[in-house]
Amino acid sequence: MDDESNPPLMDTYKHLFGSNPHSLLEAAARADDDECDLPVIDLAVLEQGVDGAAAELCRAEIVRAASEWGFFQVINHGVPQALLDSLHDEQVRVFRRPFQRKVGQPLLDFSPESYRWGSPNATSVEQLSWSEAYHIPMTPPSTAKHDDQDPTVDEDDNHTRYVIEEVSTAMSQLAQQLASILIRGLHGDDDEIMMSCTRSTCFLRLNRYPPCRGGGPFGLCPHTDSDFLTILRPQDGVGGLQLLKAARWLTVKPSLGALVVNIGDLLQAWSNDVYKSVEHRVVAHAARERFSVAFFLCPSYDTVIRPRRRPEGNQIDSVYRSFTFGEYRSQIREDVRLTGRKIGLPRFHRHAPSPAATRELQPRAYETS
Ligand SMILES: O=C(O)CCC(=O)C(=O)O
Ligand SMILES: [Fe+2]
Repeated sequence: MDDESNPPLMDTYKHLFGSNPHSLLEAAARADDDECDLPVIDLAVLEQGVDGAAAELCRAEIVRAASEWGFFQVINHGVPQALLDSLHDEQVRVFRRPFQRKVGQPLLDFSPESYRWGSPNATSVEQLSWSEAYHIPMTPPSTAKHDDQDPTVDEDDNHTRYVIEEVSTAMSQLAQQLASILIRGLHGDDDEIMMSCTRSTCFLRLNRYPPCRGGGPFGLCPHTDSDFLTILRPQDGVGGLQLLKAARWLTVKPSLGALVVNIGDLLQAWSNDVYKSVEHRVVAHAARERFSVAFFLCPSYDTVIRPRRRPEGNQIDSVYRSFTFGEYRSQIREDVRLTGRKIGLPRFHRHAPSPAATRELQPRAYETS
């Protein structure tokens, strides 16, 4: 990657690096010793559409992994490997463009804000994400430009758009299928929630983590995802994704061809903490750049997240109060504005004091998604 392409991360955030810029990475590198093997779930039996004991077992495994880990890997997931490889090629190509072009000229017909780099609100190196990303809304296919006759649309762009659409569609189907299994797994009704997640409410994020010579910041700060669930394609072979389990950061061992699934805040709220939205982060690599793709299953802003009632015992009270997704997002924005951090679900505990009285609530993670 030549320098013209890289965002000016060091020049912009030099002031955040104190006298010991390497301390963070050293701490993160220690977590490298604790690699974890995430559960790997083979979805072939579901893909075949055969319902029986094997499919039942597979669904139970998904429910168990979401409860015990909040993170798991899936193989035979139905997203074609060739398509994922094509997206990787497209991703490399668009991130190779000069930085000035990435800032000044939107990718395809997405809004200029879809390109992001660094962490504009960071006041310390711990809040800095050493990365750049495209946040890509899933547009209805009818509004996308495919016009072969339009001279402003070049062939490369059409191919990029085609690949993004195909991957989004395939990942969206997978995300819906998994969310539906998880909701039904707790005897919930998946109709309302599934109907609220449409093409225009979900999005895809293309991440690039430049190497950070000498180490220092995170590629992506610790955070939880604010959606129902996320499908992640981490770059095989580079690694760097870590998750928090029992107060320890564990490095996810990259597994060839697998997709990583993680539970977001909304499923944790709906399930009253049965499913875990786990904090995760990416450690910047000292020598190698890394790419990843994340698909976020999000509902429309007016969707009400109504935590399911717990059937066990006499306890019918839910952990969280009902809230709309719009309310959730605006509370996060407000907390980030006031404290620099996302507080997230603790704000929505049924008995949580009002936001004005909870300034002391421990920030849980940075807002990234
Ligand atoms: O790049 C990764 O492996 C993680 C990305 C992630 O957590 C996110 O985009 O929310
Ligand atoms: Fe994430």
